[in-house]
Amino acid sequence: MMDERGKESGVAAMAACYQKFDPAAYLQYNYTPPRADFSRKDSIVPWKLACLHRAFTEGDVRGELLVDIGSGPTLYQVMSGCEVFNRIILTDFLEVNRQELRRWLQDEGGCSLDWTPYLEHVCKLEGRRPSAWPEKAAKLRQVTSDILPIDVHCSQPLAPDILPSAGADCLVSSFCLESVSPDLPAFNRALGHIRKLLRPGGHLMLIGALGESYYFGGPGVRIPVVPLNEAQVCTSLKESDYTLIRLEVYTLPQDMRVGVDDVTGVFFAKAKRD
Ligand SMILES: Nc1ncnc2c1ncn2[C@@H]1O[C@@H](CSCCNC[C@@H]2Cc3ccc([N+](=O)[O-])cc3CN2)[C@@H](O)[C@H]1O
Repeated sequence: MMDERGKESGVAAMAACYQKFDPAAYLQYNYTPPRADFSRKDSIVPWKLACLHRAFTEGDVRGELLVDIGSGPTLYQVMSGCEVFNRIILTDFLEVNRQELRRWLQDEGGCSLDWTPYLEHVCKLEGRRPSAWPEKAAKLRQVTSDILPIDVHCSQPLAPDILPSAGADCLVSSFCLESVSPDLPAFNRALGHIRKLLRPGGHLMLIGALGESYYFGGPGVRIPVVPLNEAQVCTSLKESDYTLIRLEVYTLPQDMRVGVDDVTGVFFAKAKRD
C-alpha cells in the first residue's frame, strides 16, 4: 500500500522527468506524418479530430467555459470546442509548453509546428471550405482567455478563484493523466482531482494511450507511462463518479509505431459528471 511519502516521491520523480521535456521534438514525433497524415484515413490525428468533432457537435454539449487539462504544446484538442464555447482556458505543468501555446495564440511567429493543416481538416469536418482556416484560427485566438499552470496531482489542480464556483462546463484532456502518473492509483486520484473542476452535468472528453509504458519527450528523454487497457479506463471513470457516454478505440497500424513510444492504441472517452 503506497503511503503519503510513497505517493509524493512517485509524483516528484515524474515531475523531474518532465524537466527535460522538449516541446519541438515532441511535436515532431507525434504531430507530423505518419501520425498526422491528413491524406490517410487510418492516421491517428484525423481519427482524434473526428472523435472530438462528433463529441462537441452532437447536441448535448453546451455552456460557456471549456478547460483543457495538460494541453502540452498542442492545440488540436480545442479546435472543435472553440466553436461551441465562448471561453477556453489552456493549462500545462511546464512553462516551455505554455510559451509554445502563447507564441501561437499571440500570432507572433516562432511556433514549432504549423497548425494550418489541422485547422483546414477541422473546417472540412464542419462542412466549411478548408480555406476558412484563418477564420477558425481567429476564433480560437479570440475565445482562448488564459494559459495557466496546472498540477493534476494537487487536490486543487488550478490556482483558487480561476473557475466559476460551479466549475467549468466542459473539460478536455489529451494524453496527459496516464503520462504524468507514477501508477494507477495516482491516475485515478488525478481523475478525481480534475472532476472537481467540472460542474455537475458537465462533460469530460478524455483522450489517452492504451498499452503505453513509456514515451520519448525529447531526444533521450524517456518518460514512464501507466499502461492502461480499455477495461481499466472504464473502471477508472466509473470509480471517479463519471458516467461513460461513449468509448472509442483506435489500434495503431504497424507503420504508426515509429519508435517514440510503445503505445498500442488510443482511446477517446466522452463522459459526464453526474
Ligand atoms: N502533474 C502534472 N499535471 C498536469 N500536467 C502535467 C503534469 N506533469 C506533466 N504534465 C504535462 O502533461 C504532458 C502532456 S504530453 C504527454 C504525452 N503523452 C504520451 C505521448 C503522447 C502521444 C501522442 C500521440 C500519440 N499517437 O498515437 O498519435 C501517442 C502518444 C503517446 N505518447 C506535458 O505537457 C507535461 O507538461
